[in-house]
Amino acid sequence: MRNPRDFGAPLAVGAPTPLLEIPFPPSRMIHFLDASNEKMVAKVPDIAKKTDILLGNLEDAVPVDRKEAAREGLVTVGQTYDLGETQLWTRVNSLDSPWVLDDLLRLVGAIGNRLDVIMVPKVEGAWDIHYVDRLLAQLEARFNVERPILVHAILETALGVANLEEIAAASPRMQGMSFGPADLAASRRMKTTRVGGGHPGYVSLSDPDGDNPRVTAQQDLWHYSIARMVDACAATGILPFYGPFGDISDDEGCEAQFRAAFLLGCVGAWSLHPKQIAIAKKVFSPDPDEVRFAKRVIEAIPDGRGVHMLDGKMQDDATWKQCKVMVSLAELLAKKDPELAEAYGFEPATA
Ligand SMILES: CC(=O)SCCNC(=O)CCNC(=O)[C@H](O)C(C)(C)COP(=O)(O)OP(=O)(O)OC[C@H]1O[C@@H](n2cnc3c(N)ncnc32)[C@H](O)[C@@H]1OP(=O)(O)O
Ligand SMILES: CC(=O)C(=O)O
Ligand SMILES: [Mg+2]
Repeated sequence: MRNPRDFGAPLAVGAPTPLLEIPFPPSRMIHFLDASNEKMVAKVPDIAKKTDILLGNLEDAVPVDRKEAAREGLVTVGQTYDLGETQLWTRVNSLDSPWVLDDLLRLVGAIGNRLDVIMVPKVEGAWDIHYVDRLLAQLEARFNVERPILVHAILETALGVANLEEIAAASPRMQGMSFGPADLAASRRMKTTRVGGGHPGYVSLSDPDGDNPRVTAQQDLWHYSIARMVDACAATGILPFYGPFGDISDDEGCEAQFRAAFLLGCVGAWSLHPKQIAIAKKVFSPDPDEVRFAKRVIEAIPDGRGVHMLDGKMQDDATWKQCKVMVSLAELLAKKDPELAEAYGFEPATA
């Protein structure tokens, strides 16, 4: 076990001091693109205005013969495009792959001061984070990176899920986690070929009732693991995200999957196609009616103490905190988006 008093100290001489509090800018969607694809790169200026996070993907979905082009394309994006307040992330190749060492060396060397977060796939335990943590500190020192590059783990193997609490607490560099339903399904030998979402076979069935048809209701395959991820992240002050929804043609299914994650505590989800950005924005920006109600609760209980009634509903210290979660997120997003500020009823000065 690492001495907790060393947690705030750099892991290499000359590396920047670790952050003890993880920044939480708007993070509703992580938009994936392959920077070796010229059509996708051409859309960067437009997409950067719409997405909270832009991610250059180097891992799965990038063909082997385009791995280097995707890496170099991301370097070009980082060096040439002004992304405004949009964060720039990457997903590097997995730690057992032949590409990851060059991914880290090249990206930290070329755009280390532009990269906010490095997403590490297929993290299985704290040991994977410790390896990346020390290597990044050495590279930050070598390339004069001024602020620590944060690390985001994808939870996509059975062992990763078994170890998720240790992963979340492995390093002050840990920024968050994403849920990876495709690799996770394969790792667990689940019998689904979908990327996220439900399955018509995973149902509960009502009891026999004479000749009446029995009713089925589809259940959520992912609830248990996403809830565990949310707990591990909240317990360590880092941010949980839902991952991809692979049926690009099913906007409704995508919205339902994102909404289930939002309600459970996730701050955002991945967008694989430009049209999923708007779905994530809609879902991960709190509903204006809920925000207005939460504001009324906070106004009615200025000190956050005691018991009160509002619209027939009991309010107390705990519900006040629930409302603070809703209003704080709304305030954060309203600063970026004047339309949301208006919908939430904030004064223009707040926006
Ligand atoms: C399980 C996992 O690991 S998930 C993460 C890995 N997967 C990914 O990153 C996939 C990223 N997304 C994609 O590759 C693509 O969106 C696909 C393959 C899913 C669909 O691509 P297409 O069939 O080309 O979609 P479509 O025809 O609707 O595209 C419309 C336009 O948007 C562009 N586009 C599609 N996806 C993206 C994207 N993610 N970012 C930017 N532009 C995009 C297309 O290039 C096309 O451009 P054009 O109008 O100039 O020709
Ligand atoms: C997110 C991801 O990589 C997966 O579902 O496998
Ligand atoms: Mg995966």
